[in-house]
Amino acid sequence: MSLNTFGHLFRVTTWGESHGPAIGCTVDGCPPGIKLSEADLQPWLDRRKPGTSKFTTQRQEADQVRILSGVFEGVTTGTPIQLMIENTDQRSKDYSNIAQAFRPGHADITYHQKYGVRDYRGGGRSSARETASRVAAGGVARAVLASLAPGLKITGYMVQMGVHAIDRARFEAAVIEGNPFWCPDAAAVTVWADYLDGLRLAHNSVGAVIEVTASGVPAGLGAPLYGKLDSDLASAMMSINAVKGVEIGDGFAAASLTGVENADEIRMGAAGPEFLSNHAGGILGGISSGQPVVVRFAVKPTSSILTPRATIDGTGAEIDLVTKGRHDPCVGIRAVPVGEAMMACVLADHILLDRGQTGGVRGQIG
Ligand SMILES: Cc1cc2nc3c(=O)[nH]c(=O)nc-3n(C[C@H](O)[C@H](O)[C@H](O)COP(=O)(O)O)c2cc1C
Repeated sequence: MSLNTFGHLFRVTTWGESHGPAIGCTVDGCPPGIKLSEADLQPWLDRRKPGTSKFTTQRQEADQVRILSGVFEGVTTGTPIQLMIENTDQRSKDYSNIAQAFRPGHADITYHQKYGVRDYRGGGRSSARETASRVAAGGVARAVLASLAPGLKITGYMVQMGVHAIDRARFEAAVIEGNPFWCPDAAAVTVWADYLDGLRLAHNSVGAVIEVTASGVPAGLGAPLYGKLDSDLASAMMSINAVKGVEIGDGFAAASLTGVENADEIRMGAAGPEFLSNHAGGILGGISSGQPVVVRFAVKPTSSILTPRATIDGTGAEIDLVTKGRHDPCVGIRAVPVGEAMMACVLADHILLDRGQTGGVRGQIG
């Protein structure tokens, strides 16, 4: 298996399995002289780590990140940054009943068909434990962004759990950090809590839609065709476990708009061009417009549930399987910090690409 790297100039290679001694990543291409310490990275990992509420898996991982290379006297050196997170709460016995079976909704069957070898302990490499490494890399990307695009702010939140969407009229950014769902609508929090409790007790699970926005993104990031900012963002979000759909701006809803409704009109403001709406999600022709970049992704329901599901084992025998162990009843919750991290990595990558090609010089208007 060789495809473990993403990014053009800001390149992240992740490694490790969920039930091995540790996981981690190598971040290559980070410019020198960026202030960075473990204390800068840890708060982002703490947002993703399991066991923070009854609505996430009860696996208890400290998710302490260590910087092994690429930083000297508090600043990056321009050499590869090696990040390591030890696995401290593996319980391989939780997985003994699935060693010979293919869990429905998981990668077990496709892994077996492709590689013929499978680490059944928690899905091995396909386990979403890998996303902790992405969040650590996202912390490095945020340090790059703080230095090269001060004022850029990334915010992730859940806009739908199962059939229950937020009411956009009640959107309050200040509410997001104060509830276990990263939900911006205080009224939806109560509905979601009851709904998820009911599903959990019924040995079931549910999907979600996450939105990640980045404000303060400079105009000019991306390229017209094969390095589109939107295609790189879509690829990054789609690579997160359990993601089944990605939208930029109005996304699929744009198909039911008319041209009059959809194209964002432009006026000249005091500080330059101003758009009167943001259906495009901050990207035109693959290049950022200076408007907030808006990405949404759909996360499927957790496949590991205590309700028996029909499947087969390695001999082809038909069985009913209950997936025990500790699982997220709505994986969308913990996908929020992961989506933010992927946004940070893609934007850091594109800022470096843009500096390489244009040196940050912009066409003038007015
Ligand atoms: C943060 C996060 C946590 C996850 N936790 C679980 C879990 O506890 N149980 C589960 O069945 N799937 C979980 N998943 C989803 C699986 O990893 C994923 O469905 C599986 O690897 C198959 O990949 P696919 O859904 O992308 O096809 C999680 C995903 C994310 C992003």
